[in-house]
Amino acid sequence: MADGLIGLVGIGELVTNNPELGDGSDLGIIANASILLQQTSAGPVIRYLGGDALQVNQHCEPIDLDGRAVVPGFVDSHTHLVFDGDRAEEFVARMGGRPYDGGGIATTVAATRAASDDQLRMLLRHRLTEMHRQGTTTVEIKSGYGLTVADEARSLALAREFTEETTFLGAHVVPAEYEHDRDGYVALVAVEMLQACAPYAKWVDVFCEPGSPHAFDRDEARMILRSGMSAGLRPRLHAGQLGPGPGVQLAVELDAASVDHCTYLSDDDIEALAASDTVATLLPGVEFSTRSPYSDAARLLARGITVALATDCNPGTCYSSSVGFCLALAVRELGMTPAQALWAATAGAARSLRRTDIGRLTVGGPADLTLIDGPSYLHLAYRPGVPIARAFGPP
Ligand SMILES: N=CN[C@@H](CCC(=O)O)C(=O)O
Ligand SMILES: [Zn+2]
Repeated sequence: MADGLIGLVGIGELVTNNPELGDGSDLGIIANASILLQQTSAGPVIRYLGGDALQVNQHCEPIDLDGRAVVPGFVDSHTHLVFDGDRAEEFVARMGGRPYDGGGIATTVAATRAASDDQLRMLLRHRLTEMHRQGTTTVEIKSGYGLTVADEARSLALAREFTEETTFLGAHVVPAEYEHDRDGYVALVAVEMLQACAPYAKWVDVFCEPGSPHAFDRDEARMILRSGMSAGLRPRLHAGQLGPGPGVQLAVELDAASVDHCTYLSDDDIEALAASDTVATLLPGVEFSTRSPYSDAARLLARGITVALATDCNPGTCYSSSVGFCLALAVRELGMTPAQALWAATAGAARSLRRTDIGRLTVGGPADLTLIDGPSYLHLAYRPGVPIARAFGPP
């Protein structure tokens, strides 16, 4: 028996997201599967996956999953986890009919600025553990609740302690102290703040909603994204959350990896996305928690556009860390099949981060697994609100 080998047998249904395997569908499902993992200094790696339990049994005393399903770890490609404070009252007001306009972000900015590094680190760790317990193995984290040079840089430095997928979102909203000097704030974000944040960030993002007094218009967004790209960051964008606007076209123009929300899309937006490599990331938890109309995933999928699903976990528009909940919403409300929803929350979300090493299971690749306490991935949508998904291994 070799050291560091772990076997899983009795997997009722193994989703690989490799169409060359198993049933030949996009999910590449292998029935009655086994997996052999090896611990390495870079984390556990898959040495075997397939239908031959002997390939595992001969190397170790395996764990029998007794017919449970295994899927690739969920990739939560859109979160705002660096924050302190609570906005439950705002949620109650929205359930009572008050529309979301981004104004509540200021409340979180005040609480986050007042928090110590240790407090923010503790909150981050707690939220990431909560996600791991619900099947998420990769998390993107944005700044955006600091909105000063120092507070944005520390938000990203803290996020970087937990993930390489960090996003500079100094252009989340114009903070109160710049209310009468938008141009001054845009210039601050594009130069000094960017310089301080770039060492800790992989991505640059802007909340582009020309209809909102708090967010940024096309020209402001383009300028900030271009500055970020010159500093070596890669672009992604919040757009189409509150109404139709230029954000999707801008994302495509800049070859952004992803444009997120996409609740409101014009026909031209759809055509632009269809001709691009930009992923449309849908965030149905936001629409649930803001009582907004749901995005139309079926319309995007019909044009061959790559769709990702993520939580957008944040204290304002969706304080849910559950990808499983988003999957259930996507099936119930967005017109996705359970297979499309799972693919979008794994392989699709990986593509929105321009990653090919996660979101699928392959020999030689990371053992990035989520166990389902049920016989099929279908149970993710079929059993909404039930915590049946759990990431394999320690957080
Ligand atoms: N829209 C902008 N940012 C977040 C909401 C942040 C907040 O309201 O605190 C979002 O993605 O929905
Ligand atoms: Zn967001």
